[in-house]
Amino acid sequence: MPKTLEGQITMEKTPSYFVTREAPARIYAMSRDTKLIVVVRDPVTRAISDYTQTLSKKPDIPTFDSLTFKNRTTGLIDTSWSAIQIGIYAKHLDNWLQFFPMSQILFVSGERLISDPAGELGRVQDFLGLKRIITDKHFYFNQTKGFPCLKKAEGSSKPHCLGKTKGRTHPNIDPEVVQRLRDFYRPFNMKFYQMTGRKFGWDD
Ligand SMILES: Nc1ncnc2c1ncn2[C@@H]1O[C@H](COP(=O)(O)OS(=O)(=O)O)[C@@H](OP(=O)(O)O)[C@H]1O
Repeated sequence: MPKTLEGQITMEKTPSYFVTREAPARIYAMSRDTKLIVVVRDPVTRAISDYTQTLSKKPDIPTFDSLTFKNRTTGLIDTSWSAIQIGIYAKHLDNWLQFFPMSQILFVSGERLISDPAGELGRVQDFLGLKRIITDKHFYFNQTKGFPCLKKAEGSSKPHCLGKTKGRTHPNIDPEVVQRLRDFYRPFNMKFYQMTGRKFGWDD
């Protein structure tokens, strides 16, 4: 980590930290005051998004359905598949709570980040003790991209959307498989809502 001067915040982003067993102890040993921000979305959509990303790199992988189930007839889910495993947020959070209090962890709703980016970023700025500099004035909804984009990118006067690897079209998944996954995640989601004190609305 670079040295942080007075008035600066050093930030680092790695998607796999949240689900890496050793990460909390190692970050705690580096700085126990670290603030942690995690973006979470509906674990079923997350699994499909994860699969879509892998498929874009390796078009020959098996179907989503065949990777989801250990046994399709009994409906037994393969929880060792990383796309499924990562969405068991309550379990991963338990691991972090062995080292950090909830007050040092902010969960950002991936769904709200799309429907209300300024609102969600308002929470991030408050959590970091920053003035609310980023507001709804900074965003516009880009119809072509289908997502909010920045009116002006940093250091530029041009609008900026995230790249082609963000916001890919997902393949259609058998609704029965989706339902089975919803049932699988529901108890973990409930536990997660309880732990974070926020209802993310994935099971409504
Ligand atoms: N503004 C905006 N523009 C485009 N995409 C947006 C935006 N806000 C959130 N998202 C969602 O971000 C998802 C990709 O982020 P990831 O967390 O998968 O990225 S990372 O590769 O792990 O860094 C990506 O998931 P997919 O839709 O499955 O591609 C988007 O739904």
